[in-house]
Amino acid sequence: MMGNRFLVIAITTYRNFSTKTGTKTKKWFGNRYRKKAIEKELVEGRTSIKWTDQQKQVISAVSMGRSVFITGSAGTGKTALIEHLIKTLGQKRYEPSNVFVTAATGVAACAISGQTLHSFSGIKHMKADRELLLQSVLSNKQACRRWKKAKALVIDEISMVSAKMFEDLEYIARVIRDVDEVWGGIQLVVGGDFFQLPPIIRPPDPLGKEFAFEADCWNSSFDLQVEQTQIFRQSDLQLIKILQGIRRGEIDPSDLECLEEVCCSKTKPDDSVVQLFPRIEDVATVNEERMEKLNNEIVVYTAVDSGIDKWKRQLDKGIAPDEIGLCEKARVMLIKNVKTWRGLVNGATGTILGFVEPEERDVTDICKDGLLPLVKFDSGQTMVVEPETWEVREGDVVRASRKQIPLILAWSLSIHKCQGMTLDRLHTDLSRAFGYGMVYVALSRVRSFEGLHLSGFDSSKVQAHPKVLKFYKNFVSEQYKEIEDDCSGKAHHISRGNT
Ligand SMILES: Nc1ncnc2c1ncn2[C@@H]1O[C@H](COP(=O)(O)OP(=O)(O)OP(=O)(O)O)[C@@H](O)[C@H]1O
Repeated sequence: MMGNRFLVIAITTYRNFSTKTGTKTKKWFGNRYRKKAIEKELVEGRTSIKWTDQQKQVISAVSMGRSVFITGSAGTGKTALIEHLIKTLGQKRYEPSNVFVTAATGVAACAISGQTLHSFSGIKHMKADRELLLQSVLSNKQACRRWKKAKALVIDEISMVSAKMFEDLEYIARVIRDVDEVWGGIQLVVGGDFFQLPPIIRPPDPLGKEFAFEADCWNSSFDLQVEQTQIFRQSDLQLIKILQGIRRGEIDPSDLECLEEVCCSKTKPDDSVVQLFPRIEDVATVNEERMEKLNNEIVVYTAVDSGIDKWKRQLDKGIAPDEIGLCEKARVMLIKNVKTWRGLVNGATGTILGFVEPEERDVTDICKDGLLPLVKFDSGQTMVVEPETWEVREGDVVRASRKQIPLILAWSLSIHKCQGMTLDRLHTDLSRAFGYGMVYVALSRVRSFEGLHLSGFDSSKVQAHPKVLKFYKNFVSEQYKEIEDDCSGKAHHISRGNT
């Protein structure tokens, strides 16, 4: 009680002596900083996940050097599992410098402290034919060194990698490493859900191939292809059923009715709810309008980047902005796991109460006012948000890093940017939705019906790509076959080369 009153007084004090007067708030949050060491200990104890049998199956296969493809619906813990596998590979099986962590996009790569698949591979123009690509990689010493050094290659968000790229990289790996095995003998750990956002292919592939699973070498690349089936993000069975239908491009009339009744008919949500848009222009407009409407003093945070220029460029593709202006009452979202055990994770939203001058550290490198935002998160927690670091790694070597406040404006986000996130509440206007998987990615971010506000919903935009449907139809039957095989005492995996 006393503590809360103190906080209110402190915030009021801050408001009275805001940056407008140049007077800085004094050290009233210092004791929180001293607790850091104790808190760190707690994180390590409390963030460990109790893996399911399906997840354990993958962990054990990867520990034995098997190449795996991990798929499953949104929220089945694919990325959480991949993060654990990266540590396992680097600590138990190889040296960290032999494990290369990549993802199809900059945002996804930054989320797992990796690099884009393009930057790892040294490939610049995917349109070029295979021999030209090989020549360009051979002329890039650093890229050749990476290919030769790699013992394990992790690729997250594989749905956005094209068949051509997957095939070309497999070929390049074999030739550069001079090992006549699939991927030149590199152990692969690949994750993603092909029902989510697809690759962008321009111009169209002459053979009509799009998805990585259409690559000739797809099946021979993996010892084990596993579909994770336990969904952690949502617990409401009806919502899970609806999302499963949308994932497969079908929506049962009764589910559509339920969705319209529960999510479309709600009164317009207040400004605290994140708005997801298919198009980036709509995102920027909403965030700018809301900031202007507040008309509060803006505190600017400018990222401090270090490393080599060409690596630093990847930081711009990540989620942490190079510059961001924040103000009191702005809606913000955490873009990094900060205090997982307190629910302050990537995607947590809140409102800025004010700004404080930290007692024990100088933050004038990223903010000339030397202030940190005090955020009240929607979960009820209030916290001074401290700067965080994002790294671009090549194996275990940090090539570039960005120090920035781990917040972005969160009145609005693009659906592309939120792939991989979990959100408590969202409003999505899907009237301008396009392409396969977009409706599913938007709706599957949320944990519950209560948190979902929907407008512009058009059931004809609920579409799954026919090739993806076919892939999973066969995939599921393959898994069933595996289970049957298991009952007869055979190994539970798809052997390399099995098609
Ligand atoms: N075994 C587990 N027990 C409890 N929670 C888990 C488990 N595995 C993963 N989770 C949690 O499930 C949530 C969703 O995980 P994650 O974001 O990795 O899913 P995902 O399959 O990668 O989703 P998306 O496809 O949307 O990116 C996270 O909060 C994660 O910590």
